[in-house]
Amino acid sequence: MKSIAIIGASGYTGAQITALIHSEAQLSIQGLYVSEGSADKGKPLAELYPVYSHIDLCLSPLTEEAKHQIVQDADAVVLATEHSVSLHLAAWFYAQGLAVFDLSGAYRFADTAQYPKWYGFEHAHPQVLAEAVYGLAEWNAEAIAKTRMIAVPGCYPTASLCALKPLKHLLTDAWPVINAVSGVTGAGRKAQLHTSFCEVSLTPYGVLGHRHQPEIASQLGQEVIFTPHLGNFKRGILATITVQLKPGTLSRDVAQAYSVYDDAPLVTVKQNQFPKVDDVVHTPNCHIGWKFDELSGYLVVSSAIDNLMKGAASQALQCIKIHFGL
Ligand SMILES: NC(=O)C1=CN([C@@H]2O[C@H](COP(=O)(O)OP(=O)(O)OC[C@H]3O[C@@H](n4cnc5c(N)ncnc54)[C@H](OP(=O)(O)O)[C@@H]3O)[C@@H](O)[C@H]2O)C=CC1
Ligand SMILES: CC(=O)N[C@@H](CCC(=O)OP(=O)(O)O)C(=O)O
Repeated sequence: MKSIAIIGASGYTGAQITALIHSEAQLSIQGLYVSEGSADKGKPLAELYPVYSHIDLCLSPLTEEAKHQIVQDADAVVLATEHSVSLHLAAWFYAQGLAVFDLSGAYRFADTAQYPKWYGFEHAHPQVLAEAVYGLAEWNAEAIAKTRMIAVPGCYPTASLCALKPLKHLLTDAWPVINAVSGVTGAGRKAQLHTSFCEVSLTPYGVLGHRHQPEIASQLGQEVIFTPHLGNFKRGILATITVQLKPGTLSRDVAQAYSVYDDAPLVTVKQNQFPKVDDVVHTPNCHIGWKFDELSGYLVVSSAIDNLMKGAASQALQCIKIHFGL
């Protein structure tokens, strides 16, 4: 039995991973935490999320005393907190010997020079960063098993990389073009004008400047064009990618490339059949569909996930299970 503390448990990804861990026989929840000054401290999680009324746990403030208690009791922490909060909490818990599963972007780039540009801070913990492994579960299982510092990927990068990584040997210098639409939960639970009901309407954002572009590029080893869109639905991401493959590539080469997922129970790949967000929402699955034009060499591939599940919480659970050999 492994004991896990969940920090940021009142947020969308934190509540989701709480529900997932709660239903795992080999995992227990050490505690649920919010910030010291949180308006939700002391409240039962079920008061915020009645759908989780079967989970009889309250949200505790993350005081210094609570942090030391976590170190005493828990094997691991899940950080479902914003990047600048995770940055320091991850380093502290890692130094105390716990395994850290960080849902934020604070440990996803190996190169410290990327952080001021994309996250607005200097990386204060380069030695911990040097230990961090990118938790793309189907691709990095060996490293996830070996290290205690796991940077769980972003939601758009998960959808995009699951579709693109199998094709790496078929890519040319041409940049894959990724257009992706996310549900509004991707922006978190806190109130913001652009995610309020009357403001949300399908639109691109972060054009030629979203932090997930360098995250995808660094993990793929190839530049990409990435354009995220906010959609008027709650959960889910659909990334549709257009890319020209090496001259002479045949459909059977693409099929062969995607056969890498034949033994991956959570990733389903179909030729000439495209995924729908509704089929993956509330599941840990990734559905990929592709069509290839042998004449022009252009491939169109779509990848659908639930941003709160495979894009965050269920992928973190995959990492926890891989790490602890469950
Ligand atoms: N939403 C998504 O689809 C995805 C999100 N992520 C990443 O996961 C992380 C969490 O995202 P999300 O769940 O959407 O965010 P939310 O805004 O919904 O939740 C943030 C949580 O952090 C808590 N919190 C804030 N400050 C502190 C602190 N100092 N100490 C402890 N807890 C704190 C908040 O509670 P309170 O403020 O009351 O203390 C809340 O519980 C982010 O880094 C995000 O970028 C990654 C992939 C997908
Ligand atoms: C719709 C929406 O706003 N989505 C978020 C991405 C959420 C995510 O993947 O989180 P990380 O910040 O952990 O990478 C965004 O574009 O910033």
